[in-house]
Amino acid sequence: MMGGARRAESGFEVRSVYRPDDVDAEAAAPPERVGEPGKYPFTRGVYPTMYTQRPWTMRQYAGFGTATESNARYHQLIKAGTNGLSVAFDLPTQMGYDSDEYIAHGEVGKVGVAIDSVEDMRTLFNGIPLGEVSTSMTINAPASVLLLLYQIVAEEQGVDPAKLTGTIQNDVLKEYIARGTYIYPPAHSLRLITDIFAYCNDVLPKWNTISISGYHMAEAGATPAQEIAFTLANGIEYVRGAIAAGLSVDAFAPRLAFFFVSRTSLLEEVAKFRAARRIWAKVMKEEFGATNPKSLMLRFHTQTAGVQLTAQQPEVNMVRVTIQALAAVFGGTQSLHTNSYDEAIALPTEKAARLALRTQQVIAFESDLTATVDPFAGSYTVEAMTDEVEAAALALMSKVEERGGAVAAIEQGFQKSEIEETAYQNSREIDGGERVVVGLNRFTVDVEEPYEPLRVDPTIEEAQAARLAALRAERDDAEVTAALAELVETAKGTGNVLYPMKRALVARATVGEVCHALRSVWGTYVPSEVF
Ligand SMILES: C[C@H](C(=O)O)C(=O)SCCNC(=O)CCNC(=O)[C@H](O)C(C)(C)COP(=O)(O)OP(=O)(O)OC[C@H]1O[C@@H](n2cnc3c(N)ncnc32)[C@H](O)[C@@H]1OP(=O)(O)O
Repeated sequence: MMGGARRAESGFEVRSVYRPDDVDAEAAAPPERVGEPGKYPFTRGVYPTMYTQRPWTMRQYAGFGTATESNARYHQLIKAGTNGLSVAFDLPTQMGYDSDEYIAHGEVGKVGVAIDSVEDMRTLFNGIPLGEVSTSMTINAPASVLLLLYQIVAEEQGVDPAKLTGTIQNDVLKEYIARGTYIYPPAHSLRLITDIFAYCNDVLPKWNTISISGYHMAEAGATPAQEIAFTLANGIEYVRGAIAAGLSVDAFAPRLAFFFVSRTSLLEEVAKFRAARRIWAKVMKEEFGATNPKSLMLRFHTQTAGVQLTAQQPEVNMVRVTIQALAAVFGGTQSLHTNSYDEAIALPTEKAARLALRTQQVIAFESDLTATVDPFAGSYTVEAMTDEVEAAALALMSKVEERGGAVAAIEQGFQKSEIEETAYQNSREIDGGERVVVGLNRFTVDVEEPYEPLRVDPTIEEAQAARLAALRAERDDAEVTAALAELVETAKGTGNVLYPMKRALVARATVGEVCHALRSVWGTYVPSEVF
């Protein structure tokens, strides 16, 4: 925005010059608010040495079509120098349906890979040593199912589950707010999430059990302050749920992870990341009494803001992505996905995906940003902005608390309507030209260059259905039925559902069958519309 006093995205006024007295008096006392990298309150980063020892994980989100096609893309990404995998699943998988169900029609393999059973999972990771790579899976309501399939395939490869590293998104609360792939009602979703925490603590201790996500709220229009406030409030709800179920905070909190967006408003984004770390450390220490330093560390993945990319003059997106990636790195991210410049149009082409990764590599290996930790520390501007974003986020978190916590606020439609209000304001500012989007409402060209997008093969659905028919013909149905019945009985009681679920998946029950078994006990969530 141009002219007059500038407002930050989070709403506070940005001063044209920051001076020492703009920084909160306390900020001048470093141990309490800024401190040392790797030390409470972790404002300067979670590790003492940060990127000087090891750059962030370059983790490009990818997956489309069949497991075979996605496997080929993962091999290309590894060859291009990516050092973490990130799986995108198609919508039927994310909603817990098989590819041959009526409701899946038209969506199989579209926004990610179609996974129906352990056989697809085996193909997905063919030739990838799961003991050596860390894998993130963007899966929420059926997170337990895909996690167990991953474990089963890793065990087939001879990998000890205790050594497996990776993350499941598993953040259903934000699905009710912004993303939409929920299945069960909140209470049952929280029980399943707690079961996952407990199972991972026992069996997969190096696995990050949840990726509490603000990214999708930001894509839906949330400001930076709203993004971190509602995400941290969801985090608090998960911690309360697990403690209420009898888990000790230091048993599961070290494996909670976060996921945020990074926009082109670089200074405010850096402030946002620093503020989020500080708030979380305090909450974990003061409200939940966590004592393990790892329980206090907010570790996060970042994806550059897809919502800021334009279909017009798509190459300009490379510049946006570079600025967004810089903000994430200045902000101390642990893992990063840089969007491809063509993502506003279609699934990324191979060339665009490679360029996106190259952007990270230039920052990591050609710039001097990995030479020192948190270079913005002590900047009057960034320290003052960190305080401002923190104050704005804490005010919103109090409003969530006043409504009874994240779940109660979701049921009242609070977070969703706050975000929609901001989204509406943003669109008005873009339409009115007050908010400049290069190539869209200013600096446009008369004729856009033609662009050939990547298309997903439409015959995938038939191929998946044929594979499912073959699987159902071959497997021992009695074994599957018995295992699913055991899962249903456990879901009715209080036992951990992941153990019978694993037995069903090993017997080749499908993703849809397992999710239907749980639906039969827990039902499905129907949102109450709030206007
Ligand atoms: C939009 C789209 C959609 O809607 O569909 C999506 O959602 S896409 C969403 C895609 N989501 C994702 O890709 C989420 C990715 N998330 C993650 O990778 C994780 O949750 C993460 C954020 C915690 C990052 O994990 P990571 O393994 O990559 O990185 P870490 O920071 O944990 O580092 C790996 C190991 O190296 C160690 N390590 C790293 N750096 C240092 C350092 N400087 N000094 C000492 N140790 C270090 C860590 O302690 C850790 O070991 P140790 O573990 O032993 O301590």
